[in-house]
Amino acid sequence: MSNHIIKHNYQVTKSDRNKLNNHNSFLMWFTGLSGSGKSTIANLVELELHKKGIKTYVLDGDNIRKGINKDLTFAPEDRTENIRRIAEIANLMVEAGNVVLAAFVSPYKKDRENVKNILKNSNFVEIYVNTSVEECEKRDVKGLYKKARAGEIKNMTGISAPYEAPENPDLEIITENLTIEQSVNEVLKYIQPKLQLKDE
Ligand SMILES: Nc1ncnc2c1ncn2[C@@H]1O[C@H](COP(=O)(O)OS(=O)(=O)O)[C@@H](OP(=O)(O)O)[C@H]1O
Ligand SMILES: Nc1ncnc2c1ncn2[C@@H]1O[C@H](COP(=O)(O)OP(=O)(O)O)[C@@H](O)[C@H]1O
Repeated sequence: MSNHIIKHNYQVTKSDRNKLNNHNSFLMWFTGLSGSGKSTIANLVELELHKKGIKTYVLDGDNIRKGINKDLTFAPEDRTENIRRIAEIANLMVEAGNVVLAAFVSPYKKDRENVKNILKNSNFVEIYVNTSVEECEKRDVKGLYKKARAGEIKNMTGISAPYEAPENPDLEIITENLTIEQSVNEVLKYIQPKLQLKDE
């Protein structure tokens, strides 16, 4: 069937939308364990960008796993499908001119590679929020680690399911060495040049 779908070329392109907004659009992908700091950092980075008039949107478990992906579990194949759908949504939002911040555990390397391919490389920044499982368990923001230790949650990343750390992330934030403000500033500093439109 899909062989018969012919792509229509619309006249307003991503580049036109970016010119109108006066900034580039791309995806920041935050990966790390539950409690590592993905949502905290994404939220504050978005706030700073928003204050500067940049069009932003955060994708996270609240708007994805409770909505479009509410049919998916934490089994490996469902996590893969979770990440694939999020990447497709993020790609549309980037095409529409937004700076998208996605905060998902995304524990499998091949799934994150797939995101990169869907976004066509240059529109993708991989940010590894590196916090040890010991520290995440100490924070236990949502009480999930306690439940996992008690056997009430199966497939808990870092406890009973794997986390494949990125080997070559664009940016690595080691939160145990930083304050929240420092973590946010590292991200803002890294993405600043990517926001600028290139002169023609
Ligand atoms: N088994 C298991 N493993 C990991 N995380 C779990 C699990 N069960 C529920 N949660 C909660 O769901 C959030 C992770 O969802 P994600 O969509 O980011 O996961 S994944 O990317 O598909 O692996 C994650 O959110 P964050 O804490 O914000 O990372 C958890 O709150
Ligand atoms: N440098 C840091 N960067 C981000 N979060 C930090 C940092 N130091 C401590 N934290 C704390 O860690 C917790 C991270 O929780 P959260 O952002 O919900 O993680 P995640 O979205 O990865 O599950 C928060 O309570 C936050 O205050």
